[in-house]
Amino acid sequence: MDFDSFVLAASIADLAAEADAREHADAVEFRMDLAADPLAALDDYDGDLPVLATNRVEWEGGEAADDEARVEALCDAAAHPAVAAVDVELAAIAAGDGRAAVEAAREEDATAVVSVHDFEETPPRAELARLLEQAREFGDVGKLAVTARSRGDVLRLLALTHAQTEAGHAVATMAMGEAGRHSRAVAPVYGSRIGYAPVDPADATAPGQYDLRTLRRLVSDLG
Ligand SMILES: O=C1C[C@@](O)(C(=O)O)C[C@@H](O)[C@@H]1O
Repeated sequence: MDFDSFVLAASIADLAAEADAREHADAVEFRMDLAADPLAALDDYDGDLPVLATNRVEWEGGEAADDEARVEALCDAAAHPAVAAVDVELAAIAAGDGRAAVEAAREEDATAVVSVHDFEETPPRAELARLLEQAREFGDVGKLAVTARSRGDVLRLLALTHAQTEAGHAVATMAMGEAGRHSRAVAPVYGSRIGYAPVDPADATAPGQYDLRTLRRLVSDLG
């Protein structure tokens, strides 16, 4: 899966939900950290949509313990034929252990999405740019999910998304929280390559997400 154009990923903890996502999604984000036995689930997967594998660590909003097994599982997932991309946190790469997952992705011709999350705020423009550039340095796609508290926060993120896209870089951005919700529909207009949405709103994996059907409609209407 290349991310040359926008990819709408249905965020799911149970790969069986792919059947419900297929109509509106381009891919599924398999939240391995929310699944009971993620590698067995991948072995059993017989869906059509390509899988973006995420094993989100607890200090970055997920439920996976920060141990070797987490990164190993991500490396194993990268080798799975259905897995077209893996998500690795920039902070895990900086800590050292995340590099193995990027390397595993490269070996398997999978895309490495390197991500940064800020659950508190939207940092100033220079800091946003620094984070996204670092993420791009290690990954094929640099991803930045911040928390917006105002429209100004969203504008800053959109302006950066636009600038990076104009410069030819592959980035994915979104502002979490209520104030950032519209960014999920609008950021793709400015070049963001990935959107995330739960099939059922009750299964949201981040604050402010639209459900899948709604986000597909909004992105299509705006695009
Ligand atoms: O990193 C991201 C983005 C996200 O946090 C969001 O804001 O939509 C949702 C997560 O499932 C995904 O791994």
